[in-house]
Amino acid sequence: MDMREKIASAQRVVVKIGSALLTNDGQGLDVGNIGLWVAQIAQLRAQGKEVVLVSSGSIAAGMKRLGFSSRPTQVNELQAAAAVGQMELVGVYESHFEVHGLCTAQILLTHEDLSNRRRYLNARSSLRTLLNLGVVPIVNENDTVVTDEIRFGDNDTLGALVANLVEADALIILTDQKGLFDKNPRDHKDATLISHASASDESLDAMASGGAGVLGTGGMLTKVRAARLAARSGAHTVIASGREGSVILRVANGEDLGTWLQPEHDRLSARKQWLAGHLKSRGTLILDDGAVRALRQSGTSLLPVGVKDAEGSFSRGDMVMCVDQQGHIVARGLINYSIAETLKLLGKPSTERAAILGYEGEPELIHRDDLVVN
Ligand SMILES: Nc1ncnc2c1ncn2[C@@H]1O[C@H](COP(=O)(O)OP(=O)(O)O)[C@@H](O)[C@H]1O
Ligand SMILES: N[C@@H](CCC(=O)OP(=O)(O)O)C(=O)O
Repeated sequence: MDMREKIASAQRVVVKIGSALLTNDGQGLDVGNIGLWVAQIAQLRAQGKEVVLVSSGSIAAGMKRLGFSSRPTQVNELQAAAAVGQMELVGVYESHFEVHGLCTAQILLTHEDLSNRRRYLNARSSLRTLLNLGVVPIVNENDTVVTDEIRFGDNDTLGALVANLVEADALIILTDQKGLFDKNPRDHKDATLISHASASDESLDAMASGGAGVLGTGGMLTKVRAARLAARSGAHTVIASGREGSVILRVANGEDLGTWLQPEHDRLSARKQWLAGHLKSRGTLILDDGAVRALRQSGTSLLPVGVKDAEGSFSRGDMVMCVDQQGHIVARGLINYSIAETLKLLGKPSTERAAILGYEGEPELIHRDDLVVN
């Protein structure tokens, strides 16, 4: 399969839109362009693709509304601008998506939400649920509460981490240049566009430098590094100009636009590597024959009803082994419940989990996206 075709076959896409596109040099949000991007995302939804939007612009919008003529340097003023601007940003997106009959959801994340395993799983579960409900999640850094120590620092990085979180097939980074050039095109008229490269190609870093935007924090270097981060979970990245006509649709449908940075492994093998190589098993589930068949033949999630026993000492999010009744390894995966909760759920239908646990957790013990079947 041609690599661009791999992007066209992407079922789950993260689109990141930077400040350089969303604002008219600090004159507030460019609402017209937002409507164009929203219409394209709505068409991707209509094609059956799931889309998570990572959007900058809150600080820029807040600066305009608060009358700041330049980007504040005081953290508290930056946070105030972000808080005020985020209201306008999500309001503009919500009203434009509503025209297409789509709901949006605001997701504000800090670095801790993704570095703490339990919070990571909660964020992932929320995003999965929203996507399953046909909602378009709109993600930004929670600038109002972060400090320099715990910032993502830029939304390119956040976009890549969200691509890891939702196991996206592709990350599309829209900026104010046609893509990555071999040197900054603002400073070099002879700069040449890089059509495609491996995300792991370290020579790209020397080509990229910081952003020109007064308001943005990313620059091209963070976009190259974000592609490398996204590739960790097998996502392809395309850096393209948000001003190119129908750019989101054209890139998502495999057209040769912008700079395409390819992962070394596709999503499934990246997950196998990560699950198999990076996590120590904390317990064992003994599956009945029906569950073994379901995992092996249908690639389903593992439900409590198919598990006969559980051993070990594990918490939500830990890696556990799944074995058949003869002790042969069938699969390994990240479990949604602790050993204590799992023992309560064993053999029970998922519909009884709220009554058993006292809260409505995930219906599956291990989601299929977190399973690697041997
Ligand atoms: N090699 C390069 N190729 C393209 N753009 C580059 C390169 N090096 C630096 N840049 C600069 O990076 C800018 C895009 O980064 P940034 O301003 O942070 O955009 P965004 O707000 O979309 O994140 C471009 O406008 C350009 O000036
Ligand atoms: N959370 C900030 C993100 C700033 C940022 O990363 O900007 P950019 O590098 O232009 O994507 C905002 O909304 O302004």
